[in-house]
Amino acid sequence: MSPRTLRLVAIAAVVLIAAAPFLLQPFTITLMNYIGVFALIALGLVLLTGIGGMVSFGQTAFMGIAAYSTAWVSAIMGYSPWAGLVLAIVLSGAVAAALGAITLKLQGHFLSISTVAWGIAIYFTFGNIEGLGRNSGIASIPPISVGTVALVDSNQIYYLIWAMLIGAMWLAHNMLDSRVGRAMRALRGGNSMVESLGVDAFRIRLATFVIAAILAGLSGWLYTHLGRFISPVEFDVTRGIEYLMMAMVGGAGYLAGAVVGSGLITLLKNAVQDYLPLIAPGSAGQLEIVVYSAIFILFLQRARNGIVPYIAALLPDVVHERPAEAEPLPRRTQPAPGKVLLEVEAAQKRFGGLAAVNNVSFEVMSGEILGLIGPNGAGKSTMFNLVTGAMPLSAGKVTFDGRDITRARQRKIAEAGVARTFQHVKLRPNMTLLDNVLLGTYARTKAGFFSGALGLDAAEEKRARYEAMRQLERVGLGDKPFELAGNLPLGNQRVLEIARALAADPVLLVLDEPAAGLRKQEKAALSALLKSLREEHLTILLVEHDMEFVMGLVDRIVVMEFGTKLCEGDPASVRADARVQEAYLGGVV
Ligand SMILES: Nc1ncnc2c1ncn2[C@@H]1O[C@H](COP(=O)(O)OP(=O)(O)OP(=O)(O)O)[C@@H](O)[C@H]1O
Repeated sequence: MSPRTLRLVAIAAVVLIAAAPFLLQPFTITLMNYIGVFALIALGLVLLTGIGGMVSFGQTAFMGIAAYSTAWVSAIMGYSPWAGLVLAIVLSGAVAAALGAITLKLQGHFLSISTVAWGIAIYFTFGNIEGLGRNSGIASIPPISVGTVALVDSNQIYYLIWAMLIGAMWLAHNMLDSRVGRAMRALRGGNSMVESLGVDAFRIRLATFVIAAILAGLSGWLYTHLGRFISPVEFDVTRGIEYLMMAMVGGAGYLAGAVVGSGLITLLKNAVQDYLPLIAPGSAGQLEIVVYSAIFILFLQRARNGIVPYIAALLPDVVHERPAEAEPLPRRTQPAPGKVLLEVEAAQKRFGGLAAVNNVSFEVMSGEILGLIGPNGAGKSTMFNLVTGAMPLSAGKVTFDGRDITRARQRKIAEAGVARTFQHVKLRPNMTLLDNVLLGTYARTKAGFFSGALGLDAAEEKRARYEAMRQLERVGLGDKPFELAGNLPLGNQRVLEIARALAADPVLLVLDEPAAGLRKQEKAALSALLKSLREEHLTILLVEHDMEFVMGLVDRIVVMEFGTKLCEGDPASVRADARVQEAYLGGVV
């Protein structure tokens, strides 16, 4: 399917949605109104859980804050619901920012448990405030008016709900395809890779959290003026789980999953409430939850990633356009060859009683390729982690390009021009080759959430895409830029990491076992590539076990053993060193 066909399908869907009130029964339109409202909160959950990897059961808290804000403003204070919208959005966003700042430091299930806690807390708060009607809630809430028209009729508010939903989906779609959206999509696999590219992972997480809360707030605002009555029970944790289920059933990794999931669960709930009392009169209420659970388990069995990917697999693939030629992104000036670029002084790293790196000093000169070798467990990868800021030093000092970076954060070191690959490849297997390499341009580009969502980043994005494509071609992976990275053989995944590092336009390239898993010809190509980078005055520090590869490539070698430096020198002198041959490499050099 070409992008043009896809656009036509989207336009046809919008036209159908617009025509629905003329074609469908009023009752169906009322159902569609609720589907649209719930799809907004589920959309936030797609971003938060499916894409950002943060499971929240408590989104109803933000929906409730927004609902009570607008009900208070319009029904109690007598102002317009539009004033209620402003308060709803500001409050849900602000509470999310405060809660997120405290709880997002928690990882994994601790975060999810805390969302249950704040969901419960907010439910009880509303139920106990006299001015907000306690458990009886607030009634007689006025409808939203557009100009002089009050949106009382379900056909009228329908257009507002679906316009807001389609608008939110369009913004989210643009944002996910932008610089910060890619970083957001990359968060799922942990922090260390994204931070090594200059991304402030906590900031992106917090922003995702606030965006999801604002979407829940928008949903709460519409919900309040649609039903015109609210009470705490509508925002309790059970409902929160229901919204999460919508996102999961639809497909938590896909924007369309929010609408599909909301549609399916809302229709299902409706059908169950209609038919269950006929089958089991008297105990329908208790049986309802059993029916939902059974259906949910069936879904997890049959379509674990939700319905959208299931359907997408049956449709023809989307044909992407290769990035077009564009003005190159600005480049750093490389330091003059031969000066000290990286200086490690008496570096030490202790893990409890083990000194993984013990009092190691060495220098890397600009424009050279320095190989760090040594037997397994010698401390090479730990040394890389110290140099790139992935781990703090226990003692010692690291200077890069004249700057003391001993205590600098990983992303600051990345911004200064250090790019790395990992011993255990850290790619995002569900992202394309091009998107993985585009992540590398993060620190060289500027577009934020708003410019990405509104599509104002087009010029910069075009340049970044061209740069990523150029790096893919340079490493020999330019033929399938839209292939998923997870489909590549391991050796090629390592090469893809190098392309990502090169997209950052580094001054120092730190490569952890780049030749592992490559075939002979691929190793030769990699060696030629690294030599050509040296010609361009790029400095390279690499760890590698393949001695033939190292000896034919590097200018100098530092040998480590048991966490200490054994010796250093050019390949010939290291090869000739009896200590290296006998004690550590068993005579293979
Ligand atoms: N996070 C950690 N916690 C505790 N011990 C660690 C940690 N990381 C590394 N070590 C230990 O530090 C020592 C050095 O490990 P490191 O991975 O740096 O060695 P290496 O030279 O890269 O080895 P290899 O060539 O096998 O990758 C090993 O004994 C390892 O078990």
